[in-house]
Amino acid sequence: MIEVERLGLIAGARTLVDTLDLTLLRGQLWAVVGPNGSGKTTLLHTLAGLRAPDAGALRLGGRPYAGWPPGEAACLRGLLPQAQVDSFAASVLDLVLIGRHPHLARWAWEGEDDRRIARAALAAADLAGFDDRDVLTLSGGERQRVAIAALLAQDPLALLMDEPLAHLDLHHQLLLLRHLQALVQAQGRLVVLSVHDLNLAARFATHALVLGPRGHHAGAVAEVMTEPVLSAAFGHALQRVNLGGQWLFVPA
Ligand SMILES: Nc1ncnc2c1ncn2[C@@H]1O[C@H](COP(=O)(O)OP(=O)(O)OP(=O)(O)O)[C@@H](O)[C@H]1O
Repeated sequence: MIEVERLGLIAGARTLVDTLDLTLLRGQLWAVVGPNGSGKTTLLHTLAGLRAPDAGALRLGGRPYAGWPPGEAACLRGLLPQAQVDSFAASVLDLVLIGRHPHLARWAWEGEDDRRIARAALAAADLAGFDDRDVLTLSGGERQRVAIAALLAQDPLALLMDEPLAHLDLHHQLLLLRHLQALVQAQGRLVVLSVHDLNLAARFATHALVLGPRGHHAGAVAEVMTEPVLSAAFGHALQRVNLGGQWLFVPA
């Protein structure tokens, strides 16, 4: 679905990522973990085609972004950005319907099908009944769930999500992760999300990319989310313990 070859990412004078090779396939849920400033957002924006790689090659569905009309690319991949800034009043349903635009013919208005898909996305984000609420009146967690619903309504094959768990309470974190897991397992979607909670990452992801000051590690969760790799990436000793079949990471 998304391939990167010898990818390099540079911010200012710092090299964030050097010679990264990745093949992200449908049916996989990738967690991108690493300390603040390690390049998670920069990488997600690059995977989404919003930023050109500083080195190496990137392909979506076998083609570079330049080879995709924007509308077609938007049906293949969607991005949940980290921060939602609202300058104007708008209803929750109208905001989520923006996710349907790549699916509309030119100049067409949203139809009943689009509204049904948008309402289903709101229900998946536990926002049923919020259609007419003004986004400016929402709490931080509710606003984050509206943005998630807009991405679900966009319905791309690859969902790229920058800290989707931010602002969500524990119940809604688990609800979202289970929903994403179902999209991956039942529909063969690809999900790539950045996350700070190592325990939830280890529990729900199939694969992990660990970014750290001494380079990156990518692969199946059990191979990559190890004590030495994570301790080196975060500069803090971590112990991995198994509790009832689940891996938990405990800082020393
Ligand atoms: N234009 C720029 N000039 C210099 N440095 C930049 C620029 N843009 C981003 N950076 C730096 O690049 C680094 C990576 O930023 P990025 O947002 O990708 O990190 P992150 O891993 O998502 O961090 P966080 O966990 O804090 O969200 C940061 O140190 C940031 O300050």
